[in-house]
Amino acid sequence: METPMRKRKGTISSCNFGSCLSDGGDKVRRSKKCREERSRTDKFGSRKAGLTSGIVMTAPPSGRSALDSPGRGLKRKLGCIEAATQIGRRKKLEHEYILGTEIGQGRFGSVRLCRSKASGDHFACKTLRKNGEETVHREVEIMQHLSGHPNVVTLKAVFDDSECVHLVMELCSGGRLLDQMVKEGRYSEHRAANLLKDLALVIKYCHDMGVVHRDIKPENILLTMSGKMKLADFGLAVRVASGQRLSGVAGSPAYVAPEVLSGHYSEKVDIWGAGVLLHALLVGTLPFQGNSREDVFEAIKTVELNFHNEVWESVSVLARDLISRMLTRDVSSRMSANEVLGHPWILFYTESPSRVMSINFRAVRKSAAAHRPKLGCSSHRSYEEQEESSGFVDALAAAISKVRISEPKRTRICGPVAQIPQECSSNMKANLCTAF
Ligand SMILES: Nc1ncnc2c1ncn2[C@@H]1O[C@H](COP(=O)(O)OP(=O)(O)OP(=O)(O)O)[C@@H](O)[C@H]1O
Repeated sequence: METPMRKRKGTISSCNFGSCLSDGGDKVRRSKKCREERSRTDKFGSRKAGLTSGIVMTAPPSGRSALDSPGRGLKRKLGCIEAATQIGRRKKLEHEYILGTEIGQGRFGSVRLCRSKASGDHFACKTLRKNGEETVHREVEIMQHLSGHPNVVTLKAVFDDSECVHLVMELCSGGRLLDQMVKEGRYSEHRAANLLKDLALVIKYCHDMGVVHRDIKPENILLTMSGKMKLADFGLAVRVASGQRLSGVAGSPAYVAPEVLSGHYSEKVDIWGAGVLLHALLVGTLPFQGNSREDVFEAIKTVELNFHNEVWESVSVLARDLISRMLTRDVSSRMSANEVLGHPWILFYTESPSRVMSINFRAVRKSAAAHRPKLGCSSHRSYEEQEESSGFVDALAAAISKVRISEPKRTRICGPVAQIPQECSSNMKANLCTAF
């Protein structure tokens, strides 16, 4: 099942840091009414003012969930939702919650702190204007469908009034991953691997549940007070049947997979987005950059990543190998979420040594050799690096036995990125700003 593509236009803004790791703002989903609302908000100093940009294209849902048929009212749709989410049909939001300050501003609504009158617990309330399109309904339905996974922002209640839909969600008071990346700079491999593992787990869960997120990026990854990651913003997510292909351009420019730009795509677009994020975590820059949206798209379609320049020196060969397999344009050889979870780099940093020892390293080595052209295709060192890559896996196996005795050796073996000195992070910001 495929869907037509609709287009709308916006304006390209100059880059500031927040928008560099972020999308540059391109996503599209809601109606003219919402755009007017947004421009009103931006005029009055929205946090995101100046971040929206460019020609925006939208992809309506391809999945035909029972809830997607046009002409059905939201209340009826919400009535289809089972499980624990409370649907406020008669009660008003204000009857049950006290709304507080604004904690986030999205392009399609605002997010405010709120407190339950009954329990005193705090939540986040996202208010979306109704606009006659299916997108609001879809976001509610998909969030409810996915709620319950530890790495998905839980939807607690939905209130529906004449103008808006209010989503009461668990509060992620640790803020956005994007802001943490800006503040803290490049991540150590240990930290990046643990984050990526959680992300891959939640992407796998989405895909197993028949949902493609389509907007994986650090702005949409929120953190709890204790630092646990939660995938948020399912405004571009769609439900798909097994094997179904999607069409229509949707996403955020810097994170968009090449096949999205050329037509038909699948759930693998989420792996590409996660690969872009991993690149940014480990190197501090986006892999595909440009001075305009078109330049970025061109880079996404054509640029060969060079894993041998100096920014990669402190990054292990295994981490580079994983990124290259997530950012391969050949969709059939791009890893699935499950394969990402089984990659030796993830296992090494996130699993117990005994689990890692059970991996068949010979098989992994064979598979690495089969992918020889992948890593460093633009460098004369590529062959040597590949040898190093496969050899590294064996060395890893041998080293892990020592890890059992002495945990710190683990970090030395993989050559994690050292803590970035403060002065470097400002350079990193400058680099990031060349993207969008
Ligand atoms: N559950 C939450 N807890 C804390 N803050 C949140 C929560 N949900 C959203 N926010 C804040 O509100 C912002 C906007 O939320 P969200 O991305 O869901 O809205 P949106 O309208 O879809 O935005 P976008 O323009 O990025 O598409 C987030 O970036 C985050 O800062």
